[in-house]
Amino acid sequence: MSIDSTDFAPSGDSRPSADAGPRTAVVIPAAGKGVRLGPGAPKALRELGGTPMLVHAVRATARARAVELVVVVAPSDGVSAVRTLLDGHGLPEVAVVPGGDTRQDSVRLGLAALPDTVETVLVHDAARPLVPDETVDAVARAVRDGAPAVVPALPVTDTVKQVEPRGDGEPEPVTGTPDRGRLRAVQTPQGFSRKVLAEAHSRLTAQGEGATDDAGMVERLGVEVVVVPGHEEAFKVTRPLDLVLAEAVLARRRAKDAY
Ligand SMILES: Nc1ccn([C@@H]2O[C@H](COP(=O)(O)OP(=O)(O)OP(=O)(O)O)[C@@H](O)[C@H]2O)c(=O)n1
Ligand SMILES: C[C@](O)(CO)[C@H](O)COP(=O)(O)O
Repeated sequence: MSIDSTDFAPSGDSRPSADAGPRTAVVIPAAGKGVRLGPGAPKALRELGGTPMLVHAVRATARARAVELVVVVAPSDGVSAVRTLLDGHGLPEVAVVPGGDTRQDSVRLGLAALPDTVETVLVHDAARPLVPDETVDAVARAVRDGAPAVVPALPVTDTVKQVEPRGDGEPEPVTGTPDRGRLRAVQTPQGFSRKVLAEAHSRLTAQGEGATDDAGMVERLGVEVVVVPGHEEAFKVTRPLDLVLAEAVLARRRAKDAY
C-alpha cells in the first residue's frame, strides 16, 4: 500500500516546505491490545482526560515543527473506527493504515505506506500520549543533522539485576548486576533515516528475527544508534498505575495552562 504525497499538504506556515511532498513523517503504531492495562477497549483508544490516548499522541507529534505527515497504524479490524475517531478531533491530515500481530509488523506496515518523498521517519508509540514537542523535535533534528538512528532515553533509576527467569513467582537466581551508569531506559519517538529503518525491517523480517524497539532492529544491521535526552513525561502507559500517573500529569498541564 502506498499513499499519494499530494494527500498531505503542509498544515501551517511554520512547517518546512512540502511542495515536493513531505520529507519527515511520524508512524504511530496503535494496533496493540493493551493486555497489560487490563480489560477494555484497545489501549490506544482508551481515554486520558476524556480524549483517546491516540488523539493525544497524534496531537503531540503533529504539532512538532519537523513533522509534515502522520501515519497511524490501527488494529486491522478497526481502521474505519480509528479514521472516524480521528476525524472527530479536529486534527491535521492523518493517514490510517491497518496494522499487524506485533508492534514490529505494525511499524513495517506503516513504513510501507509512506510516500517516496519521506527521508526521515519517527516512530512513536500511541501508548506514549504525553511526549513533549521538544523531545519530538530534538529527535527529528538529530536525524536531519546526519545521525541514521536516534533514540530518546533516560538514565535508569533502579538498580537492574539480570536473572535466570523462572516465572510463576518462583525465586529467580541473579546472574549479574549491570553497571547502572551505562544503562538507559529507551522511549519514543525514535528517529531514523527512512532507508536504514526500512532495510532493517525488511531484512530482519525475512530472517524471522525481531526486536522490541526499532533501534534494536537497526543495531542488528550494524548501524550506529545514538541516544539523546528523553523526557519524564514521555513514559509509556503500560499498566493501570501508568494511567493514573498520566491523568495526573495531564491535569497538572491543564492547571498550568489555565493560569
Ligand atoms: N500488534 C501491535 C502491538 C503493539 N502496537 C503498538 O505498539 C505500541 C507499544 O506497545 P505496547 O505498549 O506493548 O502496547 P500493547 O501491545 O497494546 O500492550 P500489551 O503488550 O500490554 O498488549 C502501542 O502504541 C501499541 O498500540 C501495534 O501497533 N501493533
Ligand atoms: C518501543 C518501546 O516503547 C521502547 O521503550 C518499547 O520497547 C515498546 O514496548 P513493548 O511492550 O515491547 O511493545
